[in-house]
Amino acid sequence: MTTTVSFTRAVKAFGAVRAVDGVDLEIRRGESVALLGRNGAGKSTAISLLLGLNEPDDGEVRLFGGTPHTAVRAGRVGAMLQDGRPIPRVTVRELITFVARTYPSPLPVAEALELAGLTEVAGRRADRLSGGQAQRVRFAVALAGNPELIVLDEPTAALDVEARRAFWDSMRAYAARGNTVLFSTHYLEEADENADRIVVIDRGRVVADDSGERIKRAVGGNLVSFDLAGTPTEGLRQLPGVVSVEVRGDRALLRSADSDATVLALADRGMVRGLTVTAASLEDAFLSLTAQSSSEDAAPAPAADTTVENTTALAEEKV
Ligand SMILES: Nc1ncnc2c1ncn2[C@@H]1O[C@H](COP(=O)(O)OP(=O)(O)OP(=O)(O)O)[C@@H](O)[C@H]1O
Repeated sequence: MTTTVSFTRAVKAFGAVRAVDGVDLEIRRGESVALLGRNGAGKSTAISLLLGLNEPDDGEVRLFGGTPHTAVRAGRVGAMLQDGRPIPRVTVRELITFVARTYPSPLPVAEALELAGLTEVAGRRADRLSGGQAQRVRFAVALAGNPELIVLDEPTAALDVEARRAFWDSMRAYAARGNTVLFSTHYLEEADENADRIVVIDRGRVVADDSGERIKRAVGGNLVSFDLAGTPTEGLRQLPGVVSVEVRGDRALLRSADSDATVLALADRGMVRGLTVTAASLEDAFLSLTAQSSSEDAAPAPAADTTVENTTALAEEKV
C-alpha cells in the first residue's frame, strides 16, 4: 500500500515544551486513523507539522512522499482545524462553489454538499446555520478540492450526540471512496468507532499505535470473573493471559490480555462456575497507557503486576 503520511523522528518544541517529541508514524492510503490524547498531548502540533503550518525542529514529515507544502498546494489535502475561520455571508452553495474553483480538480459542488449532508440547506446563508450545520460547512470546505487525505482536528468538539453521529456518517462516506482520514479527538468511543487504527499520543510521544481492539487487549483488555466456591486462588496469576488477580468475597476477577486462553485454562481446572467475560473499555486502556508514559518520566515504572485499576486511578488525577 502507498504511504500517504510519514513522520520520521519528528520533533517540534516551543521553548522548553517538546510538543512533538520524536514521533514516528506512517499512514497508508485508505486508512482512517484517530490521534487520541489528552489536552496538550501534542495532537494539534502534530497536525500543524503535517499540513506544513509549522516546520519540525528535527526529523521529517512527508506527505505523498514529498513536502507538506507541495501536497497542500496540489489540493491533495483537505483540512478542518480547530480555529475555524468565520463563515462569510453567502449561501452554502455559493461558498462551496467558490472554494471548489480554487482547486485544480475539485469535487462537483452537488457531490461535496451531498457528502457533507448539506443538500437541504444549500440555499441558506452560511452564517445563519446551527453549530452542527456550520461544522458541516467546514467539512464541505475541506472536501471541496477532492482531496485524497483529509485532516480533522477535533471535528466534533461542541456538537451534540445527533450532530456528531451525522458528522461521522459523512466522514465514513468520504473514507469509503478509498480516501485517507486522520482525525484527532478526546472521545475514545469516537476513535474506536470511526478509525481503523488508533494512535495514542502523550507528552508529544506515540505511546500506542494499533486497532482499538488490540490496544484494549494489550493492557489486559478483558475481565474474566467466576465464583471460587471455596477453591484456593494460588496459581491464578500464572494462568495464560492473566495480568492481575483480585478476589472480592467469593469471586475472583482476573484482568486478562488473552481471555480465550485464560478461560480454557480455568475450564481445565473446573473453575467455571458463574464465569463471565467483559471487555475493558477503551477508556481503561487509554488511561492505563497515558499513566504508564507519565510514570516513566516522573516516577519508577509500575511493577509488572500492577493492576490496570491501580494504574487507571493514578491516571485519572492527571487527565
Ligand atoms: N504556539 C505555541 N507556543 C507555545 N506552546 C505551544 C504552542 N502550541 C502548542 N504549545 C504547547 O505544546 C503542547 C502541545 O499542544 P497541542 O496544542 O499540540 O496539544 P493538543 O493535544 O492538540 O491539545 P488539545 O487537545 O488541548 O487541543 C502544549 O503543552 C501546548 O501548551
